[in-house]
Amino acid sequence: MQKARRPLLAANWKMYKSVADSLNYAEELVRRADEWVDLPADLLICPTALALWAVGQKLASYPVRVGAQNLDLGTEGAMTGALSARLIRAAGAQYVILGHSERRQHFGETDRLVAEKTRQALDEGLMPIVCVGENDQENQQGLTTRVIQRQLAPVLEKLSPVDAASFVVAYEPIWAIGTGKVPTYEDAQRVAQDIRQGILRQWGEEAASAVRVLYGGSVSPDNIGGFAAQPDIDGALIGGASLKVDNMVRMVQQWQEADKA
Ligand SMILES: O=C[C@H](O)COP(=O)(O)O
Repeated sequence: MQKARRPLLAANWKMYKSVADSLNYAEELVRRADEWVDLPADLLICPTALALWAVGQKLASYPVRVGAQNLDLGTEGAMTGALSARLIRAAGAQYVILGHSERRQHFGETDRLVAEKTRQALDEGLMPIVCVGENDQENQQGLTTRVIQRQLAPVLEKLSPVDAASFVVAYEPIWAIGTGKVPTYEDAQRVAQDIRQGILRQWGEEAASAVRVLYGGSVSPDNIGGFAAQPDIDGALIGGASLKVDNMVRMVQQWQEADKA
């Protein structure tokens, strides 16, 4: 059954690829355009901030968006090293990943800060992809829903139903990131459904059904079809496997195959 929401397949390159390597990737993707260009999915590349503009330029005439992996609060000013939503937007990004567990863990980002950033992204015309998910211990203790509700509550407080179509949530169980482990497709679906139900309780059905919910964590060409077949999973946030063009092309194709089945 094809879903009403347009799938979003997002590559998060994290701290990988020089500007030159990023451009080589973009060129190869363009060379292979006939393999993916007509597939009905939004393709998103989130390179390092250094490569964002150049990759966006290279892909400008193709249906691929570019996004940032983070933003800093503020618009402009004396903030050494910071990158605001406004600057990121002006560099050609349409999306920004926020609250990734690596930002929460290594940079001390709190639920409140992620909520502030999400609001700012939307105000500056960027679509936020807000990452949520439990760690291994929380998973073992059956706390997944509670953790995600805690992470999302301040975000939803700052947003309103009019933001729904521009708001993306990525469910990324921390124990699945970069480990090769994945939840069962049914478990991932259950969590995605829970996320949508939580939004529905606050914003009502129409808005909740417009929000895209992605799955992330060890997604690969071999398992992506199983996630695509789930009714509440609208795409994937892909780390390691997205670093190779061939994988990316295969994943877009697999998604489409499973989605229309
Ligand atoms: O943002 C992407 C996620 O952290 C998943 O990374 P991974 O696909 O390497 O497990």
